[in-house]
Amino acid sequence: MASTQVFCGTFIHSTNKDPLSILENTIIGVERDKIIFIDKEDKIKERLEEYRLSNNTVKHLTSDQFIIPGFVDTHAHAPQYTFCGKGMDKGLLDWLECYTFPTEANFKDPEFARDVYSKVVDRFLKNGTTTASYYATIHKETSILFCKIIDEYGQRALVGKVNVDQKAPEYYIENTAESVAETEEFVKAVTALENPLITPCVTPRFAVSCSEELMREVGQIAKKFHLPIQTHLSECRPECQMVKHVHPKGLNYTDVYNHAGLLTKRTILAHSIYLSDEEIDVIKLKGCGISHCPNSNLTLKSGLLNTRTLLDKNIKIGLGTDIAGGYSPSMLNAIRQTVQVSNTHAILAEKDGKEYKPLNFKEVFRLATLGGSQVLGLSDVIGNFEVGKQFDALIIDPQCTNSAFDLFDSDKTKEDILEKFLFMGDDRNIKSVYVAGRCVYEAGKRVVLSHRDS
Ligand SMILES: O=c1[nH]c(=O)c2nc[nH]c2[nH]1
Ligand SMILES: [Zn+2]
Repeated sequence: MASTQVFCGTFIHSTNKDPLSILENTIIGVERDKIIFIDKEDKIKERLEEYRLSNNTVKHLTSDQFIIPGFVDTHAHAPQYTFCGKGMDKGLLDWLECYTFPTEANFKDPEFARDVYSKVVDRFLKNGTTTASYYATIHKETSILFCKIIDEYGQRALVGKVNVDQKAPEYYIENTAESVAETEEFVKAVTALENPLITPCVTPRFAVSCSEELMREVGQIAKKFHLPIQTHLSECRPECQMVKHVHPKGLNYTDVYNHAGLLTKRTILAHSIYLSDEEIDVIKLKGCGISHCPNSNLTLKSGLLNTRTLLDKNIKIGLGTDIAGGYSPSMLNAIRQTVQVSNTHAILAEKDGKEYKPLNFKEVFRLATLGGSQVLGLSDVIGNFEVGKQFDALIIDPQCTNSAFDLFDSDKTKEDILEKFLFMGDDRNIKSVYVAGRCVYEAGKRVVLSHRDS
């Protein structure tokens, strides 16, 4: 990879102020992994001279193409990819027993794990997910293998070895002390890979399948190594009932995690649908982020997250595919379903004679990029285009061969075209995928990287 690259054309991204900022006739300079300048195209000569760059370093987009930040999937179960698109006939607790635990148990086998994990990372990158927060399984060795595969493909990721020490079948349960010890060993092994793109993430599965002791102990590991934590919270009503039964001392579901020391600025709470105002206040106070997984919430018939209420309270929100509770690995699908769930809230509110402002596509685009980076504690590093941030980006080609959608004369603005891409586009329209300045996918094909050549 050339150490400095310049991209010239249209860039579309979100900022905290503006969900959709369109920079036309713009140049962005990238040195190694980082953005070093953003300027108007008419300043290209001066910028090339300033950095002693030749015209060959400039990649000119066509007039239809544009660059957006890479998508951030804040919640995905990599091993469940094997049954993604199947087994959608049950609610969460039966679904775990019937499909999920038996499948995840197979990841004891490294050959099986290598095959599935390679396919997951390949599929996610092809779909423009430059950063994902993954759950692996309870198996330490294949969870480490998963990180090595992510390293080979060049994706940015948080990865958790899952903790489960109760309320799970005999064949998929851990001894508490072993689960804790293996979590620390996993953290050390991932750290030893010395890949700054891969962060180990403490991952107690959910309050049902973790004892208080286990949650407290892994919370201490997160504290000791300054790590993010991910878990599930308040996903469906039967699960909330079960948590009351399993952890009767907790004031509520959120309190169970708070009591165990699991709520930090770097905690990612998936789902979080059935929260009381008090619970939302605690989440806000602790600075945790919420991963909204609309496909999974509808597929497992869990519920409808009220994103507007949470955004109004300034809670950090990102989107998750939650494969395989969700059936699509594409963040475009997560964007669409977020809009539809928000519209559903508006329909239900109208029926009750209330006003509700559903999220528009610009706000949801922000959740899929900048919002996700905030939830994962990476907003200083990725999420949009700012000098000093790393260049995680997608070149979108609306007119590619066999495009998933058509453009007409009435599609006049870049905003029109982005909207069409978000609702109708697919991986065919994602021409190139960059992670930390490296092109890892080109025209739907993996770019095989010489080991961390940046
Ligand atoms: O959607 C979900 N998928 C899971 O694998 C899981 N485990 C606990 N709770 C969960 N929810
Ligand atoms: Zn999940």
